Amino acid sequence: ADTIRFAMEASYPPFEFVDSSNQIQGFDVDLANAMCKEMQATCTFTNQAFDSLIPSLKFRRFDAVISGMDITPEREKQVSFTNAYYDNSALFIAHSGQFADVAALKGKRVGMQNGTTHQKYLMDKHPEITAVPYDSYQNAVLDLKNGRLDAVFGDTAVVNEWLKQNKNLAAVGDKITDPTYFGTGLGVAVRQNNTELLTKLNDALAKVKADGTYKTLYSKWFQQ
Ligand SMILES: NC(=[NH2+])NCCC[C@H](N)C(=O)O
Repeated sequence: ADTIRFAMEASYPPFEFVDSSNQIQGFDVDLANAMCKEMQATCTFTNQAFDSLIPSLKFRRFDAVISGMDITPEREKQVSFTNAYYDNSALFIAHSGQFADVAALKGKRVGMQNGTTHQKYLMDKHPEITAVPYDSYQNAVLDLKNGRLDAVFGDTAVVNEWLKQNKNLAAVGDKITDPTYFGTGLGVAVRQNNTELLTKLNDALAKVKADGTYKTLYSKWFQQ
């Protein structure tokens, strides 16, 4: 059987994270495994820096990236994406009651992960905010909690997870869905000439959606 090597940056629950027994877990892992089952392939998962995922994919260190990654026009110049597997939006969080809206973040330090769509959006659309890049969202949230950051900017589903765990944090402003920056949903990335794998993944995704597996996984990881 084929082996499909997936890569991700696993500090991003519920999409991907490393559990207490050092295993990579999450919605993306379960979804990839479900697609691999359809394709009768063996899947492997590698955890590495988010901003190195696309370069390493192009360099053939693995075959696909599944990492809560937005399908954006800019990334599509470098890689090909499957059909979207999740509808996405972005959200700022801070200590409850500290900032009324995004305008109040002017001159404040806002953390996000290096190489993400959140970073690009902040730098382009909010030059008045100090964007502080992190290797992982986990470290950004730590710095928010210990006061080294004023806010963190990330994907709504992920940010909601932190809000659940930290009752003194809250959303600032509304969800942001700007397709130029946050694309048309999350997708699996493959190399541009790898149409064979792209087709297989799209077929597998369609099957996993049609047979109810997707729905089961969705409610496993995104229940409110
Ligand atoms: N596994 C991760 N750390 N993912 C970060 C993804 C952030 C954002 N959705 C992007 O595509 O840029």
